[in-house]
Amino acid sequence: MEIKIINKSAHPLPQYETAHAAGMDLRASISEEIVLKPFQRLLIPTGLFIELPIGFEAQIRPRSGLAYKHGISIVNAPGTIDADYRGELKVLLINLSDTDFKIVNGDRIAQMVVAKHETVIWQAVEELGETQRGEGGYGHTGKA
Ligand SMILES: O=c1ccn([C@H]2C[C@H](O)[C@@H](COP(=O)(O)OP(=O)(O)OP(=O)(O)O)O2)c(=O)[nH]1
Ligand SMILES: [Mg+2]
Repeated sequence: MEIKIINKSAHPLPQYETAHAAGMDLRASISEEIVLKPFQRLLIPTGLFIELPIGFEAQIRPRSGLAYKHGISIVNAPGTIDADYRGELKVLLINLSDTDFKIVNGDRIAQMVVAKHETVIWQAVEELGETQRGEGGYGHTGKA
Protein backbone atom coordinates (compact mmCIF):
# COMPACT_ATOMS: atom_id res chain seq x y z
CA MET A 1 0.00 0.00 0.00
CA GLU A 2 1.31 3.43 -0.88
CA ILE A 3 1.25 6.19 1.72
CA LYS A 4 2.22 9.83 1.05
CA ILE A 5 5.26 10.99 2.99
CA ILE A 6 7.36 14.14 3.15
CA ASN A 7 10.90 13.54 4.36
CA LYS A 8 12.56 16.65 5.79
CA SER A 9 15.21 14.61 7.58
CA ALA A 10 18.64 13.88 6.20
CA HIS A 11 17.93 10.15 6.45
CA PRO A 12 16.40 7.53 4.15
CA LEU A 13 12.70 6.78 4.43
CA PRO A 14 11.76 4.33 7.19
CA GLN A 15 11.99 0.76 5.97
CA TYR A 16 11.19 -2.77 7.03
CA GLU A 17 14.47 -4.34 8.17
CA THR A 18 13.30 -7.89 7.38
CA ALA A 19 10.86 -9.34 4.87
CA HIS A 20 7.88 -9.75 7.20
CA ALA A 21 8.56 -7.11 9.84
CA ALA A 22 5.55 -5.23 11.20
CA GLY A 23 7.51 -2.17 12.27
CA MET A 24 9.70 0.34 10.48
CA ASP A 25 12.36 2.04 12.54
CA LEU A 26 12.13 5.79 13.01
CA ARG A 27 15.28 7.89 13.21
CA ALA A 28 15.96 11.00 15.25
CA SER A 29 16.23 14.12 13.10
CA ILE A 30 18.15 16.51 15.34
CA SER A 31 20.73 19.21 14.75
CA GLU A 32 22.61 18.58 17.98
CA GLU A 33 23.20 15.52 20.08
CA ILE A 34 20.71 15.02 22.92
CA VAL A 35 21.45 13.60 26.35
CA LEU A 36 18.44 12.10 28.07
CA LYS A 37 19.00 12.10 31.80
CA PRO A 38 17.51 9.44 34.11
CA PHE A 39 13.70 9.76 34.13
CA GLN A 40 13.83 12.70 31.72
CA ARG A 41 11.32 12.69 28.85
CA LEU A 42 11.75 14.51 25.57
CA LEU A 43 9.84 14.86 22.31
CA ILE A 44 12.23 13.84 19.53
CA PRO A 45 11.50 15.00 15.95
CA THR A 46 11.80 12.59 13.03
CA GLY A 47 11.58 15.03 10.11
CA LEU A 48 8.75 12.92 8.65
CA PHE A 49 5.23 14.00 7.70
CA ILE A 50 2.72 11.41 6.50
CA GLU A 51 -0.78 11.27 5.05
CA LEU A 52 -2.38 8.02 6.14
CA PRO A 53 -5.41 6.76 4.21
CA ILE A 54 -8.72 7.11 6.07
CA GLY A 55 -9.29 4.01 8.21
CA PHE A 56 -5.61 3.64 9.07
CA GLU A 57 -3.51 4.73 12.03
CA ALA A 58 0.18 4.52 12.79
CA GLN A 59 1.47 3.35 16.16
CA ILE A 60 4.78 4.60 17.53
CA ARG A 61 6.23 1.86 19.67
CA PRO A 62 9.43 1.38 21.70
CA ARG A 63 12.31 -0.72 20.37
CA SER A 64 12.94 -3.69 22.63
CA GLY A 65 16.73 -3.50 22.25
CA LEU A 66 16.85 0.08 23.54
CA ALA A 67 14.42 -0.83 26.31
CA TYR A 68 16.42 -3.87 27.41
CA LYS A 69 19.92 -2.42 27.10
CA HIS A 70 19.30 1.19 28.08
CA GLY A 71 15.85 1.46 29.71
CA ILE A 72 14.62 3.69 26.88
CA SER A 73 10.87 3.64 26.39
CA ILE A 74 8.04 5.81 25.10
CA VAL A 75 5.88 7.65 27.60
CA ASN A 76 2.66 7.35 25.59
CA ALA A 77 3.36 3.93 24.07
CA PRO A 78 1.93 3.17 21.68
CA GLY A 79 1.75 6.71 20.33
CA THR A 80 -1.19 7.23 18.00
CA ILE A 81 -0.80 8.96 14.63
CA ASP A 82 -4.23 9.89 13.29
CA ALA A 83 -5.02 9.77 9.58
CA ASP A 84 -5.87 13.49 9.62
CA TYR A 85 -2.59 14.56 11.30
CA ARG A 86 -0.35 16.60 9.05
CA GLY A 87 2.33 17.60 11.54
CA GLU A 88 5.76 16.12 12.06
CA LEU A 89 5.97 12.62 13.52
CA LYS A 90 7.56 12.91 16.96
CA VAL A 91 8.60 10.35 19.53
CA LEU A 92 8.14 10.96 23.26
CA LEU A 93 11.13 9.11 24.68
CA ILE A 94 11.81 8.53 28.35
CA ASN A 95 14.95 7.26 30.02
CA LEU A 96 13.92 4.70 32.66
CA SER A 97 17.52 3.82 33.54
CA ASP A 98 19.79 5.39 36.13
CA THR A 99 22.36 6.56 33.58
CA ASP A 100 22.41 9.24 30.88
CA PHE A 101 21.43 8.14 27.34
CA LYS A 102 22.92 9.89 24.33
CA ILE A 103 20.96 10.32 21.08
CA VAL A 104 22.67 11.46 17.89
CA ASN A 105 21.13 12.47 14.58
CA GLY A 106 20.01 9.37 12.67
CA ASP A 107 19.72 7.04 15.65
CA ARG A 108 16.85 4.58 15.39
CA ILE A 109 14.79 5.58 18.40
CA ALA A 110 11.42 3.89 17.87
CA GLN A 111 9.40 1.84 15.42
CA MET A 112 6.18 2.57 13.59
CA VAL A 113 3.42 0.10 12.75
CA VAL A 114 0.66 1.08 10.32
CA ALA A 115 -2.65 -0.57 11.14
CA LYS A 116 -6.30 -0.56 10.11
CA HIS A 117 -8.86 0.62 12.61
CA GLU A 118 -12.63 0.73 12.82
CA THR A 119 -14.64 3.90 13.26
CA VAL A 120 -17.38 3.20 15.79
CA ILE A 121 -20.96 4.41 15.82
CA TRP A 122 -22.39 3.99 19.34
CA GLN A 123 -25.69 2.21 19.84
CA ALA A 124 -26.76 3.37 23.31
CA VAL A 125 -28.65 0.62 25.19
CA GLU A 126 -29.78 -0.15 28.77
CA GLU A 127 -28.30 -3.66 29.00
CA LEU A 128 -25.37 -5.56 27.49
CA GLY A 129 -25.38 -9.19 26.38
CA GLU A 130 -24.76 -11.83 29.08
CA THR A 131 -21.45 -13.74 29.17
CA GLN A 132 -19.76 -16.35 31.37
CA ARG A 133 -17.20 -13.73 32.47
CA GLY A 134 -19.72 -11.06 33.26
CA GLU A 135 -18.06 -8.24 35.21
CA GLY A 136 -15.12 -10.38 36.40
CA GLY A 137 -11.63 -9.17 35.53
CA TYR A 138 -8.27 -8.18 36.96
CA GLY A 139 -7.20 -11.75 37.75
CA HIS A 140 -10.72 -12.99 38.30
CA THR A 141 -10.27 -16.32 36.45
CA GLY A 142 -8.77 -19.26 38.34
CA LYS A 143 -9.81 -17.95 41.75
CA ALA A 144 -11.37 -20.51 44.11
O1 LIG B 1 3.73 9.74 19.74
C1 LIG B 1 3.05 10.56 19.10
C2 LIG B 1 1.69 10.74 19.36
C3 LIG B 1 1.00 11.68 18.61
N1 LIG B 1 1.63 12.39 17.62
C4 LIG B 1 0.85 13.32 16.80
C5 LIG B 1 -0.04 12.57 15.82
C6 LIG B 1 -1.38 12.57 16.45
O2 LIG B 1 -2.39 12.51 15.48
C7 LIG B 1 -1.35 13.89 17.22
C8 LIG B 1 -2.24 13.90 18.42
O3 LIG B 1 -1.89 12.84 19.24
P1 LIG B 1 -2.83 12.40 20.46
O4 LIG B 1 -4.25 12.32 20.03
O5 LIG B 1 -2.21 11.19 21.07
O6 LIG B 1 -2.60 13.61 21.48
P2 LIG B 1 -3.63 14.48 22.31
O7 LIG B 1 -2.96 14.80 23.56
O8 LIG B 1 -4.96 13.80 22.38
O9 LIG B 1 -3.67 15.79 21.41
P3 LIG B 1 -4.81 16.28 20.43
O10 LIG B 1 -5.78 17.00 21.29
O11 LIG B 1 -4.10 17.15 19.46
O12 LIG B 1 -5.43 15.08 19.77
O13 LIG B 1 0.00 14.06 17.62
C9 LIG B 1 2.96 12.18 17.36
O14 LIG B 1 3.55 12.78 16.47
N2 LIG B 1 3.64 11.27 18.10
MG1 LIG C 1 -6.07 13.26 20.64
